[in-house]
Amino acid sequence: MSQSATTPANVDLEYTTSCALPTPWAQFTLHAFVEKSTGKEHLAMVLGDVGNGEPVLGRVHSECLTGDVLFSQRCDCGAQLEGALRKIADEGRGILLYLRQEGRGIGLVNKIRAYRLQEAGADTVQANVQLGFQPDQRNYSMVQPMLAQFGVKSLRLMTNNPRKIDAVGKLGVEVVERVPLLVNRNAFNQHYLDTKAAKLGHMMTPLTPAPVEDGAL
Ligand SMILES: Nc1nc2c(ncn2[C@@H]2O[C@H](COP(=O)(O)OP(=O)(O)OP(=O)(O)O)[C@@H](O)[C@H]2O)c(=O)[nH]1
Ligand SMILES: [Zn+2]
Repeated sequence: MSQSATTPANVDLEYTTSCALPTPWAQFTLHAFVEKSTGKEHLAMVLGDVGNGEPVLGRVHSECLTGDVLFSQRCDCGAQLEGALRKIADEGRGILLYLRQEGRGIGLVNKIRAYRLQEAGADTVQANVQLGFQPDQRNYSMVQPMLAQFGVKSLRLMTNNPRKIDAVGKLGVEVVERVPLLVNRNAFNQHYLDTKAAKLGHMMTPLTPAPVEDGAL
């Protein structure tokens, strides 16, 4: 496995370099890729021997500057990012792809415009449409070549998004298991999460219902 050559499966994506990335949960290796046609810099955080042929615990995370960096409670992204890194650290092996698809592909400023429309009553899907975008403009074409760089062919994918599972599968990456990532439902994001479930198909129900405690009803 070469980590210095241009990734052959996608001529638009170039592998560049890597460094150690200590986090509160584990020391990952951070790898940088550049999408040549757009200049977007996509990242992979890798822990352990992910190229040994066994399915890999993985997260394909879409950039959310407001949630991942600025602690926004309007969405669940920051908590999902942390939750995924914790799970990978617990297993000692896994990969997180950090894709620069801010605002489901519409960009940061347009996402802020969409939030403003949501404050005026639109839901997350209606706001995108009012701005002239699709509800979800992401493409995942970089996922397979990024995984191929590390010899990853199959994933245990941490997601609640069935369209993401479908998109990754269509790229030729086998998703052998979906690992739910249900975190940080709160008063600010519950309408957003309910809209994702109702209109975008997100699976927001835990696979195993929590036991009802005696007297809870
Ligand atoms: N346009 C728009 N983008 C949003 C909004 N809220 C979050 N995002 C973006 O949505 C992306 C995350 O998408 P989600 O639907 O939360 O999650 P997902 O990645 O599809 O699915 P999971 O794997 O289950 O997390 C990030 O790029 C966020 O910036 C919003 O109201 N409008
Ligand atoms: Zn978010």
